[in-house]
Amino acid sequence: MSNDVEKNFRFYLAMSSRIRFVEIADANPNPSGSRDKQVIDLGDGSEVVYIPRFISRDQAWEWCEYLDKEIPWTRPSIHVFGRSCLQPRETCYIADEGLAAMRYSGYQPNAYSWDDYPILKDILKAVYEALPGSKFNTVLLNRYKSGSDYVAWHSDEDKLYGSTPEIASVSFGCEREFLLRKKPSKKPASRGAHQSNGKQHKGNTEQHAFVLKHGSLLLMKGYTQRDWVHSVPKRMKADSVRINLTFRCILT
Ligand SMILES: O=C(O)CCC(=O)C(=O)O
Ligand SMILES: [Fe+2]
Repeated sequence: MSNDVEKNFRFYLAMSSRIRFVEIADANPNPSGSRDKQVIDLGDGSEVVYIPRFISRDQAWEWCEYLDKEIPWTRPSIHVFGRSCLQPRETCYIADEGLAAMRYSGYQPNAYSWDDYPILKDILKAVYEALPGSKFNTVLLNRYKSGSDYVAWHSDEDKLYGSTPEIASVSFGCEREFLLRKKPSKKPASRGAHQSNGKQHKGNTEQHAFVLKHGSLLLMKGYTQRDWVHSVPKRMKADSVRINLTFRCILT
């Protein structure tokens, strides 16, 4: 990939199932300043912040190689739609002591200690520097060994995290697409509203796509988990390992 392309932040915006590709050149040529922070207002109190060059390239490779080698990755069995299957990516979970247990898709991961993997404390420190005032006490790690590993559409909505959780996602290695799609509204459109604008919104799904770069940080905040789902789809052309860390906070 050329440097010019690497310097640019890409995202797709899809409205009404039509995807528009939008490429934004560096707003700030000085990477040590804002590191090209992009704030995307999803509306109705949901927001995403993307910092493509959060960690320097060399530092990110060093951390990526450490995590790839040292983390005790497992590919657990999970339950989806009443059926048991192997999770389509590998995982590991780290949490402060004494927190309520985390569970998803019928699987309760063993919680390792931060002291077992001190580099995770260094990465968390970097997250705190970029996001002053934030607080995280767990991290879920995912390893996508190839383009056939993925995470299906879901939201990380859970009482454990409260109603407006902040989830900070740090990515290493192979660039993969991260999609966000608005959940269908639970409120039926009122007759009056329908008549006044003459439009139907059935099937109009709002969607955003980010190519999450090596060393990037993406923060989901506000009502993003309540109102949106996200996924990292299979990409057969992705031919190398990607590691993703999602820092979260379990309420105490
Ligand atoms: O790998 C990613 O970028 C997202 C992972 C994710 O959504 C999750 O673990 O809940
Ligand atoms: Fe998630």
